[in-house]
Amino acid sequence: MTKRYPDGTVAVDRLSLEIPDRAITVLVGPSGCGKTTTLRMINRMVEPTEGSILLDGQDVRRQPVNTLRRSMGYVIQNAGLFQHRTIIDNIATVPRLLGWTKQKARARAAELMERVGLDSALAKRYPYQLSGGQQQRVGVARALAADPPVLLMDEPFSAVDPVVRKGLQDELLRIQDELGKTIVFVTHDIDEAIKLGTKVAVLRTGGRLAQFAPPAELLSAPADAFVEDFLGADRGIRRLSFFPSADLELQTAPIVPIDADAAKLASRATAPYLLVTDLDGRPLGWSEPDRLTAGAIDPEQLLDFGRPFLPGTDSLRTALDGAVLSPAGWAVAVDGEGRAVGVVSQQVIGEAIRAAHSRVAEQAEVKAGR
Ligand SMILES: Nc1ncnc2c1ncn2[C@@H]1O[C@H](COP(=O)(O)OP(=O)(O)OP(=O)(O)O)[C@@H](O)[C@H]1O
Repeated sequence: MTKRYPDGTVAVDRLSLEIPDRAITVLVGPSGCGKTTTLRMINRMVEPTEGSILLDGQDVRRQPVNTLRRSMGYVIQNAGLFQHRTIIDNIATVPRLLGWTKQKARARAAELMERVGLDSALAKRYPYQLSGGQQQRVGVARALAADPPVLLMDEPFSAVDPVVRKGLQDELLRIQDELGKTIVFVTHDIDEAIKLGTKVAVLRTGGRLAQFAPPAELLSAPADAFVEDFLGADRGIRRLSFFPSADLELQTAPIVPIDADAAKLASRATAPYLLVTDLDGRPLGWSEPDRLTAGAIDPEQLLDFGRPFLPGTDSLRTALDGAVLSPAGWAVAVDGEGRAVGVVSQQVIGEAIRAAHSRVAEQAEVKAGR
């Protein structure tokens, strides 16, 4: 579709997208590239100049606009709450419009407050009595109240600080896991797009589509210099977030408990570094073997063990981060209880990265039919 505003501005130019069902599609791009216009054409707050939007094969213009909008939750920056209504009544707005009784609408609103992580004690407050992050949660709850299949979100988390923002993003992913809505999410923040999107549409100024792909593919194969530039400088490192750490070959020989005897220490003396653990197996720090004396290991003398990773849960990026942070250059793998299960060198992580890259390249070739 195309949108030309009456003053001649072409906000969206021949954009064609197939938005996947029950997934998060992110529209991202620089300011003024037509993200909001695109989103608003979906619920007909803006009418396209040319083209059409099909929802489950049906042109959205065939439906009365009110019916259409009630089937689509809409969340905006600063939440856009009704200031003179309590939190519970804000959330109950659409169910009430749909003719639910006050009691039923409020019961639904209370259930949603819990779902989005809002304390029920906030129900009787007014929006100005809530923090920015809490207000955004109310905005999400209100959009979900009538259980619409589609959720449109326009920079919903842009007005809050980075810590609150991360919490809201995690919450959205959790809710999406449970509810499986078809979400279209607008942001100008590429990191947010990569974290949340099942697919990401990168738009360029003038409302043209630069690339539409899953985040891992954007990072590994940006379509052109504009997309590459928009993705930022540390694209290679960020890409590692999509590679699992499960296949890393871990070594256990360099791990010794703090009460290791002389024979044990001597048997491990060829390792460049040893990881000393407490008696429960939790890492304490690294040391070169010849600096350790049996029966007299001082935890204060050990080198920092960086940030450990959980194989199978964490990505290669986390594992590499652990190795880079540790002065020994080795990353520590732990289990769910924080006990060391193995160690791995930067070199081995490097080899795993190369192997992962060639797997992706092979898959891309298969996909391209070569
Ligand atoms: N009502 C309007 N009349 C004329 N031009 C408009 C109108 N609304 C938006 N535009 C223009 O259309 C272009 C796209 O705007 P839009 O708000 O869709 O971009 P955006 O990508 O959401 O931007 P931002 O990230 O800054 O919110 C811009 O050049 C904007 O100035």
